Parts: sequence; structure tokens; C-alpha cells
Amino acid sequence: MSLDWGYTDDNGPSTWAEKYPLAAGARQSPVDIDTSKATSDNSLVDREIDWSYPSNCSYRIVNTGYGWRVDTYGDDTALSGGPLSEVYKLEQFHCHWGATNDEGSEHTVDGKSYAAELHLVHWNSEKYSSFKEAASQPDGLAVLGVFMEIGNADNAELEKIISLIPKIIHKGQDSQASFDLDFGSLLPESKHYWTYLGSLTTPPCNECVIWTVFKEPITISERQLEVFRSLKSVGEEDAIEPEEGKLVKNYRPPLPLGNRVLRECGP
Ligand SMILES: COc1ccc([C@H]2OC(=S)NC2=O)c(OC)c1
Ligand SMILES: [Zn+2]
Repeated sequence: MSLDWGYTDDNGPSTWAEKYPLAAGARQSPVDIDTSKATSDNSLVDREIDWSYPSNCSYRIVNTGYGWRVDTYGDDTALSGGPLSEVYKLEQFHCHWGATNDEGSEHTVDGKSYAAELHLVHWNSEKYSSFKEAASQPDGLAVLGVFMEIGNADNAELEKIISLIPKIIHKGQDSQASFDLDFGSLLPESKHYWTYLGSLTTPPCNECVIWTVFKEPITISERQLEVFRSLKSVGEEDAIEPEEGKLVKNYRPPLPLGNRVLRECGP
């Protein structure tokens, strides 16, 4: 069964606009963060970006066929300040990675890729009544992008997610994910970030995201990243060879920033 879209030569990012016209828009993500183009803005300093996530807000991990996704109860979560005019609630978080460690992030910084990129996806629950409605609005979603670089040690908080991957190897599988997660360990110590208006990075590529991309990466071990790459993009019932259908990469390369403003907050 051929996928509508994916990350192979036949259905990868360069083909998406054929079936998903928004993918050819002027407000697409990711982008290369050209630090020479970033402007400072005191309003970002005046309203420090702030978040609150109860450690028990995760409840399920799913193999979407494009990666893993942890679904969260948003009620007691909050993301505010910085580029945001309202309070946004956490809907889910997931990750993008590459086949080798020198690629995998979706955003790049002055052309540099990281090994992976974590996305924490929030929706504007002050203005809209559902995630679905928010995803059709220009200020509907707020995504925090966190770069991941290879470190010698395992990331203990990520290990709580990684330990569940063997239960969701095939597309469509899910598992309870009621772990206690210290989100502080999944976010960098520094609040230095870039922000710009962009889109979802997979089809239908709605242009509904206020992006915040942190400058400081967190670390993940090579072993942990290999576990991500063991996920399969096909269901258990799809009879394929053991090495076939592995999700070795699931990142979209950068799109032009065009005439969008790229703002920076931090030292
Ligand atoms: C329904 O929730 C989502 C969340 C994220 C995405 C993609 O956009 C970004 S950001 N990362 C992605 O994988 C999405 O695409 C349809 C839908
Ligand atoms: Zn993403």
C-alpha cells in the first residue's frame, strides 16, 4: 500500500505540493535560521516566554506511521508570553530525526543540521474551541522546537519514552504512556530562542504555527536515536522484509523564509 506522502524518494517532501497545495505556500516550515537576519524585539523581552506542564500530563504513545507521538491532557498545561498573545495548551509532542547523526532536525541554524528535533505542539485554547479549529487559524498553534544533539549519556527523561517504542514498532500501534515526565529536562536551560510565523511541517502543511525554536540543544544518545529509527512506517499486517519500512528519517528540509520576519530573544 503506497502512502499518500512520506519521506521516501517517491513520496517525500519534494512531492507533497502535488497533493497538498499548501505545502507550496509562502509561510512554510521548517526554515534555515539565518542568524544574520534575526532582529531583536523588546516586546519579547518584556513578556518572557513561560510554560507549565504537570509531570503526569502524558497518557498515550502512538506510532503514526511517520514517527512516535505522545498525546497529552492539555487542561493543566500552559504556554504563554514571548511571541504569544494568548495562553496555549499542550496537545502532543513528537520528534523528527535522520538516517545519520549529521541530519535529522527540520530547522537548521546557518545551514547546520542537528541529529533530531523535538516538537511540543500547543493550541490557542483562549480563542478557539478545539485543536482542529485552531489548526485552521493563522495564530492557532504554537510549537516549541528543541534541537537534539548526540551526547555520550542516555537522556533519562527521553528513556521513559524510548522504553515504550518496542510496543509500537508498527504503524497504528499505541500504548499507555502514563509516565511521570520532567518536561524541564526536555527543554534547554537557556530561553534563548528565535521566533517566526510558519506551518505544520507535514501535510496538509497548514500555515497556522507561531514557531519558537530554542538555540540550545538537549542531548540524546546514539543508542536512543537508533531506537527511533527502528520504528516502522507500515502496519503489522503488511508483509514486508524485516529491514523494510523502517522509519530511518522523518524530517522535512528547510523552505525559504522569504519576506517573513525572524525575531530573536536572548543574550
Ligand atoms: C495533528 O497534529 C499535528 C502536529 C504536528 C504536525 C506536523 O507539524 C509539525 S510542527 N510537526 C509535525 O509532524 C501535524 O501535521 C499534520 C499535525
Ligand atoms: Zn513535528
